[in-house]
Amino acid sequence: MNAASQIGVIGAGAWGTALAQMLAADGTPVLLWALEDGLAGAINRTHRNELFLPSATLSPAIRATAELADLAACEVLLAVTPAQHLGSVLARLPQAPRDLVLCSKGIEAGTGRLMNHVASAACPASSIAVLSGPTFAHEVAAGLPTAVTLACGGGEEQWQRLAPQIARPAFRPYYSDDLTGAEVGGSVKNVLAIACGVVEGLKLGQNARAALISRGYAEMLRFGEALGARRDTLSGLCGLGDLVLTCSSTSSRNFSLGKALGEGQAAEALMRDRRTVAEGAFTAPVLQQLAAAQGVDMPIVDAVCAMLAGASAAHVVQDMLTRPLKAENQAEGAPR
Ligand SMILES: NC(=O)c1ccc[n+]([C@@H]2O[C@H](COP(=O)([O-])OP(=O)(O)OC[C@H]3O[C@@H](n4cnc5c(N)ncnc54)[C@H](O)[C@@H]3O)[C@@H](O)[C@H]2O)c1
Ligand SMILES: O=P(O)(O)OC[C@H](O)CO
Repeated sequence: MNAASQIGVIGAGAWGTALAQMLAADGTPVLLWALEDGLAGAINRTHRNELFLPSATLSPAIRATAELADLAACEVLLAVTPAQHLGSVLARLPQAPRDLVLCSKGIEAGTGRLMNHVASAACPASSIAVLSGPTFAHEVAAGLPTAVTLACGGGEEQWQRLAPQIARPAFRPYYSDDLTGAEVGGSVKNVLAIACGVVEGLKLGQNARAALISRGYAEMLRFGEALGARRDTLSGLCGLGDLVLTCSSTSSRNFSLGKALGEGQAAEALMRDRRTVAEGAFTAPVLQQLAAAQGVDMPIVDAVCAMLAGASAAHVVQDMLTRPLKAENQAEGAPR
């Protein structure tokens, strides 16, 4: 591969580093931009990212840089910053890439924009795609089998360009053209994973967790369809698939945050001085506002917002359990 078609990765957190490793494991050159002082140099010297992905030994085909300007050589860029920083980082790019693949999961606070809207505004000349699915970074970096949704705003033409560059024997993208569905799935599941962690922290049992996944998925469907997402996208890897993964393991930062809330730790203390990102905590309030604006009932999202604002997890759960009974396929109100 020549320098002009090199793949670049924006963000050397756990997920950006794991994606770089997955792509570079076969010797494909990958340029990885790191924000933190000294991190790019340390990755180049040691082939490790002790700050964000200490479990992995990285391929020498990864070259890290601290200069966004170096990414000008890349026709394909994977954007892997936290959702709240995507717009500001893309605005500093030296030039828009031909293909911009969004790998962050979240909704922008303040504007309520999905990441593809943030990216289109910052890089109007780029063709936007969304890569999302059940993907714990340490497993992808270790080469374990993983499947994702690759939703291409540029349709099948963009897929034909991107799929061969991103697919590997143990990393299998599936085509979609539903950017909204791919992004709603990844954003909403992070909030629901906090709720599932609370269930674990309060020791409410496996039945309660399964109920929460199922009722949470109903909330994801209602919200996604209100925004124009397709039901079949939300039932796929980037929706239900990722919801099941993230709601089942303390490998999830969102689930772990919820577990600590359920064990009685204060939200404010848990969010203070975090180095790693639990996106659900930033998405929950803006998701709640968007759902209210759409007239979509999301009681689990409301409960997560209340706990993040300081309400006691035990009290919030008690309130949820005493809500009026209703039909399973009904959004709100009494049984018909
Ligand atoms: N970790 C995973 O397993 C995983 C998997 C799929 C998707 N994601 C998504 O990828 C995105 C990045 O998560 P991560 O796990 O790589 O992060 P991380 O928690 O490992 O690291 C934090 C990241 O935030 C970056 N950051 C901090 N302040 C910043 C700023 N002001 N501007 C730009 N960047 C800043 C750091 O440089 C670092 O890359 C998130 O949206 C997350 O939901 C993560
Ligand atoms: O650790 P989390 O909760 O950010 O989840 C990581 C990935 O999104 C799982 O697909």
